[in-house]
Amino acid sequence: MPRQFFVGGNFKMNGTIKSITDIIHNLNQAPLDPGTEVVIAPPGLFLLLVREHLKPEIEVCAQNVFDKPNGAFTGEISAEQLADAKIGWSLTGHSERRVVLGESDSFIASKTAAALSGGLNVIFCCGETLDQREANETIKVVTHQLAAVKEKTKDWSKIVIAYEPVWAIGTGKVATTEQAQEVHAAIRKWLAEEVSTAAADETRIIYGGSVTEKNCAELSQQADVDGFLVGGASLKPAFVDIINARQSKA
Ligand SMILES: O=C(CO)COP(=O)(O)O
Repeated sequence: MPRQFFVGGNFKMNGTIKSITDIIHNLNQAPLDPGTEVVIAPPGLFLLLVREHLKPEIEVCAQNVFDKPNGAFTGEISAEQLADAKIGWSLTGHSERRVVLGESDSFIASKTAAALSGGLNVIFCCGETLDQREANETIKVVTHQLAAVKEKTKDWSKIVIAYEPVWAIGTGKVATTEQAQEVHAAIRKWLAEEVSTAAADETRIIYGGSVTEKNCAELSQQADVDGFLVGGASLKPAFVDIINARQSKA
């Protein structure tokens, strides 16, 4: 079975009630490829607003989740609370949380496991810094990040893996199609060797880092690129063109 194309929009800490309402309106009106799964991750404050007004075919995703179900954890939100609010997804492992918030591989793995056992699907992000790429450590870094998740998670059927090279995020420097394909293929090989051949066949591996309506068609042609995780461009009307990129996938 071919893997369903997947496009996520990560708004990060951007947007107001007005601008997010405009995005919802645009997505509700636009003709979207029905063969593509679409997931939107607004700031936590707006999750319920988006879930209430966005058409139900588009899923809603938290940008963060804690690794405990409830309790005295000021400022945190659990998978159980998200699931109760009909938020079906969470991001984990985004490089901005790894770098700015200091989240470790093992904490991210705990959060991923807690999200899955709380009933969520997860977009797990991995990727190398520029220094690591220049030191030829890309595959080592990415598989190390994946291995931390494997220690705490057996079932990968509700995980989408987002390869997001840190040097390509918000910089306008998109990975070349060859660079993206090479790492995606390495991740698929890792899944085959470390998880199962079914996981390797079925897991969506999406690319994130300066994806726009201009570069998405070419990236989407790569055999192991199953979609995108889009930051800045997901806030713009042209996000619709990225959602529809699969229509040009041969
Ligand atoms: O971090 C990203 C998505 O999670 C990518 O961000 P940009 O598309 O703004 O580079």
